[in-house]
Amino acid sequence: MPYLMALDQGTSSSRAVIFNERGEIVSSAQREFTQHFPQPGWVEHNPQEIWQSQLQTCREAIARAGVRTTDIAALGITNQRETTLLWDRKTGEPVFNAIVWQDRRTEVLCDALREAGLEAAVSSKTGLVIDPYFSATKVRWLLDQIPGVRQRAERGELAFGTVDSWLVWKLTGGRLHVTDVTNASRTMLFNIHTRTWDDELLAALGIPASLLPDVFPSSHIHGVTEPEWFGAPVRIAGIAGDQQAALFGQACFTRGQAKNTYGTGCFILMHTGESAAVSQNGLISTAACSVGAAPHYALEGSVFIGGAVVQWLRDGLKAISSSSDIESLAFSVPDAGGVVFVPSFTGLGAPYWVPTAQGAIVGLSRGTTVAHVARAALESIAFQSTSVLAAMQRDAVSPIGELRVDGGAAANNLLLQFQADLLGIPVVRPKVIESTALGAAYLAGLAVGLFGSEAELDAQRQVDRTFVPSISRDEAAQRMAQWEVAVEQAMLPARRAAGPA
Ligand SMILES: Nc1ncnc2c1ncn2[C@@H]1O[C@H](COP(=O)(O)OP(=O)(O)O)[C@@H](O)[C@H]1O
Ligand SMILES: O=P(O)(O)OC[C@H](O)CO
Repeated sequence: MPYLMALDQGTSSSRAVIFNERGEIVSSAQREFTQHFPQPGWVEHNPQEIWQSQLQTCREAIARAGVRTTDIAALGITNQRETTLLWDRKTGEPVFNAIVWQDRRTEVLCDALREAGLEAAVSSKTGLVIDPYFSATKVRWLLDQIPGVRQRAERGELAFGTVDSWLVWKLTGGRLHVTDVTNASRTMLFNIHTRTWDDELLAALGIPASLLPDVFPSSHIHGVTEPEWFGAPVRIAGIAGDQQAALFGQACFTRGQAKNTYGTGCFILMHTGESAAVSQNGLISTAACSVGAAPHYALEGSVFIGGAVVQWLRDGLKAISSSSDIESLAFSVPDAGGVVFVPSFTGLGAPYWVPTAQGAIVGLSRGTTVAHVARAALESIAFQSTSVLAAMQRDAVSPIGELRVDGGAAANNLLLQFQADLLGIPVVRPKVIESTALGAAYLAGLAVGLFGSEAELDAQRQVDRTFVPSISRDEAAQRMAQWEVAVEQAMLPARRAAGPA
């Protein structure tokens, strides 16, 4: 029986999952790795630790599955996006740690790009906003700050890559320097319409084109792994950024289909079909995975604090001992007792974009208990996601019929019921909650002919539970209005600091 292996290289851990041809999980393995915070706002990973942790989890998953490497038809890679690496083409040695997507060290560079009037070009070509989140200014920082790097880059000695490129480079013993359209679309150097690196942006950022990997579709046979890693060569046949892979794994293949991944943050993506939508409401446009020749696109909104608010209750307030305990605590009260929690610990992301917003808990009374705060914390995840989806609806690309969900916090029934109540549409949790890994496996399986079409994958999809709205639209609107009032309060300190408008 043929199997597929997904390499899911995330921000806090590397995972490997073996799937059978029905898309069922046969085995998995996971390893956390070190987060480096050398200065406030800086986040780095050691590239060798990324590689080693990923390699070990693959070997563990293969051993646990009890399959032969030769039975693995192909592997697919999915990864934390935007995280930036530069390495030497001859020695394979990274010139510096990987600069992680969360890293804010390039804010000043971003200000300079805005002042240089690049916003319109960035938006129209890349679908993005100028922000340290994306790779381009991280590359520029490495060229400027690490001695000798610019000269080596100009001599063509160095390679740039997001984590997918780095893993392929390592897996193939330095034979391949490639990426896929979804990862390229997060660099702020890639034109998502022509699907080519953009000379104007490269020149504006002073980044030599010789650094860049070749860009391929997400479902594509790139080559094979070195036999030494898994005992026999395995075809590398899929690459996608993790949020686009989750969209694909949730079988969101057409316009209007949307998913939300409830992890540390929440990433909401809606398929927009074969043309990129321009958001008027604080969302970004990005390449989605496509299998045929036509490009596919998605609108995306990121919520910075999702499941992390549950971690805060656990580690900061010590109100619960494990994340899953929040459900029974929140269920112990009939509602949040008027408490609204805005967990903007690191500012507010889409669709508000207020980097200096602070967290706020409003509506406290003498009768408030920790259970009310826990319930309000869970509700905050759904409120934030609803704001993003409402912005997507305002962009009017297509009505959203249902929301497909995955990620660690999607285990929480109370959260998902409240999400359905607020949105007024069904919220659907699949049986295989590992949508990201499944998406990478699907991409690889399609490339090697294990699957014939997206329709075949859609037919494999199995639902664990559908949450249907149980409150009136008026009540939902009232709850959202309370939320927006609380958001205003969370933004007050930022507004005061900014002074009179
Ligand atoms: N039952 C639960 N209810 C609510 N949140 C949960 C639950 N289980 C896990 N979480 C939260 O989900 C997050 C982990 O999800 P995961 O998808 O593994 O995240 P990531 O990929 O970002 O590391 C954590 O923030 C954790 O607090
Ligand atoms: O590694 P994750 O799951 O936190 O995902 C990170 C995103 O890809 C960042 O854009």
